[in-house]
Amino acid sequence: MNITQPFPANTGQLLLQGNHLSCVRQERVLFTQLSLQLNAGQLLQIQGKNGAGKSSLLRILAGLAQPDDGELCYQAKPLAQSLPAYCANLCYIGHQSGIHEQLTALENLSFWRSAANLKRGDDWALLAQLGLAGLEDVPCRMLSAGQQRRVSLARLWLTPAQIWILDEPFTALDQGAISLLQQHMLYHLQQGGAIILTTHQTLTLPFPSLIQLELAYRW
Ligand SMILES: Nc1ncnc2c1ncn2[C@@H]1O[C@H](COP(=O)(O)OP(=O)(O)OP(=O)(O)O)[C@@H](O)[C@H]1O
Repeated sequence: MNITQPFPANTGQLLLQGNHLSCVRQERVLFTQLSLQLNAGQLLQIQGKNGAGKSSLLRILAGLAQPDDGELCYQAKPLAQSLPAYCANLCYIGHQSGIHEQLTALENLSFWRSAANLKRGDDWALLAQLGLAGLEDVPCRMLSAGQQRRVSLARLWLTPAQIWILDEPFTALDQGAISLLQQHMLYHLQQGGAIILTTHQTLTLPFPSLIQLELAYRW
C-alpha cells in the first residue's frame, strides 16, 4: 500500500540547506563549518562512528536543536521565517519509537492521523503490510522491540510530509522489514520526496540519488 503524496514530484527542487553549521556538546566540537543541501528526490545518508554527532546533526536539521553557529534554510528561507511550513512538510523519527506504549497499534495510528489532520484509512491493511496482523489491538508495551519499531515506522505510510529525517530507522528490524522500508523509501524519493537518515547498516537497494556524508569523530 503506497499512498499518493500531495506534494509535486518536482525532483531537483532545493528543499533544505545547512550553511556553515557547528555543534558543540560537552565542550567537544562535533562538527564545524558543515554545509549541505537536500533536493527533492535525494537521499542523504549521514555516517560516522558512535558519538561522532550524527543524531545531534539530525536534531539540528529537524529544527529541534539550534546550531552553535551557522544557519538552516528551508526552501531558501532561514528557518526563523519558514519554521511552520517546514514542520508541516517534515516527518522526523528519532531514536525513540515515538509511540504511546499504553495504546494499541491501531490507536497509535489513529492518534497520528488526528494529530496530522489526515483522513481515515485502512489501518488494518497497513498494519498487515507491516507484519503486524493479529497484533492490532495489543498495547504496544507488550510488543517486541522490532514490532514496536514497525508501529513507529507506520507513520511513513501515513505522513504527507515531503522530507523525512530518520535516525537509525532499521534498528531492531529483521531483513524483511528492512527491505520493506527501503522499498517504501525508494517510492517516496521517486515521488519527489527527500530523506536524510543515519544508519550503521549498508543500504541493500540501489538508491540512484544517494549522497553519503561522513562525519569524522573529533576529539
Ligand atoms: N543533549 C546533549 N547534551 C550533552 N551532550 C550530548 C547531548 N546530545 C549528545 N551529546 C553528546 O554529543 C556526542 C554526539 O552524540 P550523538 O548522539 O550526536 O552521536 P551519534 O553520532 O549519533 O552516535 P551513535 O552512532 O552512537 O548514535 C556524544 O558524545 C554525546 O555524549
